[in-house]
Amino acid sequence: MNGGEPPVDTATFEPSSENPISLPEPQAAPPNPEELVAKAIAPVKAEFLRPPPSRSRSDGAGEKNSVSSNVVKEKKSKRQLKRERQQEQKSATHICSEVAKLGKVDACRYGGKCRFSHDLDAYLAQKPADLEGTCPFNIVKELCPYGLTCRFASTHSEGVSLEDENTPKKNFEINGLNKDLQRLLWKNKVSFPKSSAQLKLLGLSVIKVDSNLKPHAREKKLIDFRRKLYLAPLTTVGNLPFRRVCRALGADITCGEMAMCTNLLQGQASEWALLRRHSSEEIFGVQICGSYPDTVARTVELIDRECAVDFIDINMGCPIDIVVNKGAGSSLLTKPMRMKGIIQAASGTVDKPITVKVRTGYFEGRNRIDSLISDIKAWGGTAVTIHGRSRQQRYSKLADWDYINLCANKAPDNLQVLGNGDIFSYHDWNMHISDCSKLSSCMVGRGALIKPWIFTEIKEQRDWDISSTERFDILKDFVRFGLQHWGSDNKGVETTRHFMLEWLSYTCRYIPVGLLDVIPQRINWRLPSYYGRNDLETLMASDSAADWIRISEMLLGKVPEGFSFAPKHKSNAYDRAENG
Ligand SMILES: Cc1cc2nc3c(=O)[nH]c(=O)nc-3n(C[C@H](O)[C@H](O)[C@H](O)COP(=O)(O)O)c2cc1C
Repeated sequence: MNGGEPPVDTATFEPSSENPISLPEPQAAPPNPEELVAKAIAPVKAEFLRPPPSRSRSDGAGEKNSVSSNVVKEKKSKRQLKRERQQEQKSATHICSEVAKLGKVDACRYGGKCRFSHDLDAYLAQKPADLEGTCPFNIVKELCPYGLTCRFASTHSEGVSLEDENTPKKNFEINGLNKDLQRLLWKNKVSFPKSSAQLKLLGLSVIKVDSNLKPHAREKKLIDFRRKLYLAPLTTVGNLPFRRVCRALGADITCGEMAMCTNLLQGQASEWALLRRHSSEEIFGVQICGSYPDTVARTVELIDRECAVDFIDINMGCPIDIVVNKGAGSSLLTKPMRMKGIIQAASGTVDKPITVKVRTGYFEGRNRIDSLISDIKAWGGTAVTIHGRSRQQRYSKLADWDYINLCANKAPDNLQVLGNGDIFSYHDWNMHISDCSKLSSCMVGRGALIKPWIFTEIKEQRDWDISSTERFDILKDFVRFGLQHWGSDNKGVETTRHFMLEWLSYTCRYIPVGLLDVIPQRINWRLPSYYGRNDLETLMASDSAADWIRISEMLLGKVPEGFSFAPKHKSNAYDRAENG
C-alpha cells in the first residue's frame, strides 16, 4: 500500500487503448455533442481528446489484454502435479503457517510430520522485501494472522496497541464452512429433514405421502426492499472486498456471487467461500443456482442452518452455456413447472425469504415474466428482480424498462418487484423509480463496478466529479479489504491483485464528469481516447491491461516474474454474456 499522492511516472506515461473510437479527420468539422450522443459516443470535451495511442504488440494490444510476459504452460499429469506440490510444500517458501504466525519453530503440533517447512531462517532469507504501508490487520488493531509471512511484517505492532483477542471484533467475516460439515458433505452423510418433508408434501419425492397433507406455507420474515440501494450479485468482481467498498459508498443491500447448489452440497470450499459475509453487510443475501427442486431445497436448508443470511436469491436468469445446459439459470424461464417446483420447494423448506432473479424471457421477443409474476408470489417468492433483457439478447441493446414496469404493475401487491438494467447515474435511478410506483427498488450491477460511488450519488442526488486521488483512495480501500480477506502474505497479495485487475477492467470505462460536454455518462456510450486532467486520471482511463498492472503496482508492489493477466469478463465489449 502507498501513502499520499500516488506516484505516476509522468515522463514515460503513455496509456494505450484497446478499442479506440476513431476521431474525425482534422479538417472535418467535429461533430457536436448532441450528434455524438445520438451515435452513443461519449461527448468528451474537445480539449481532452487525443488520438488513439499507438499500440505495440508487446503492451497487450491484440493479445486479449494479456501482458507480454505470457507463459505457455505445459500440461502435467495429476501425479506429477501432486509430487511437485509435495516438494514445494517442503521448500523454504512454504513455511508452516503456525510457525510463521508465532515466529517459533516449535509452534506446530505436528513437528517433523508437518507437510510444510519449519526452517524459519531459510524462509526469511528468500522472503521478498516488505511492501510499503502498514499491515492491514494492525490498522484495525488486530493481531496479524500471517505473522512473519505478512508482506508488511516490519510494521507489526509498531506503535499500534493491539486489542486483546477477547475484545469483540468490529470487523469480521462469517459464514465459513465448518471442517466437520465439509467432511460429512464429502461422504454424503448430511441429512436434510426439512427439505425432504417439503419435497414429499409437494409430491416431488419418490416416497408416497398422505394426500391430505398441504405444502407448508411458511411465515416469512419480510425484507423491505423499498427504495433501498441494491448492489447486484456479480460473479468474480462482486467479491467481499468489493462489496465492502460499495457498502462504505452507500449500498444498502449486498448479495454474494452466484454459488452452484451441487458444488455447495458437495462441500466445495471455493463455492462456500461465495457465501461469506462481512460484518458491515447489514442486509445480505446469497445467490444460488440449481436445476431441480430437491437440490435447491437441500441447499437452502443447509444455508439456513449454517449461515447468517437475510435472504436467499435463486438465479433464474443466468445466460451462460454451462449453466443453461444443465437446466439451471435462464433455461428455467422455458420451464415454468420446474420453476414452480424449485420456488415452492425452497420457500417451503425455510422461513428465510426466497427471492428470484430473472431475465425478461429466454428468447428475444418472447417475454415470459409478465405471465408468471403472480405465480411467483403464489409459489412462495417474496421478491423478484427483473433484469430487462432476454437470455438471447445478452447485453446487446438497452434494458427494456417498459416491460419491467409492465410486470411490476401486474404483480400482486405483496410481491416486491425490483428493476435492473443499465443504471449509471442518479438520473437513471430517479427516472425508473418515478416511472413506476409499483417498483420497490432497483438493482445496480455494472454501474457499481464502473463507479462504485454511484450509491453516494443516488443518496446525495448529485453528479460527483470525483477526482483521481479520491478514486485512488477507493482502490486503496479495496486493497486493504482484499488483504484482510485473502491474506496479507504473498498469496493474499497476489489474489488481491488479481481481483483488483478484474475490477480495473471495468473502472476504466468511467469518464470524469468534468470532462464531458453532456452529463450524465450513459452506460452504453462508446469511449473515445482522451487525456485526463492529470496523469493519474489519464492512467485510470486506459483500457490496456499493462496500465491496470501499473496501477496495481502502485498499490501492491511489482508483479512477480512471468506475471500475466487476461480479464475474465471482457468489459469493453458491450454485448457479452454475464451471469444474470
Ligand atoms: C461481471 C458480471 C458478473 C455477473 N454475475 C452475476 C451473478 O453472479 N448473478 C446474477 O444474478 N447476475 C450476475 N450478473 C448480472 C447482473 O447482476 C445484472 O443483472 C446485469 O449486469 C444487469 O444490470 P446492470 O445493467 O446494472 O449491469 C453479472 C453481471 C456482470 C457484469
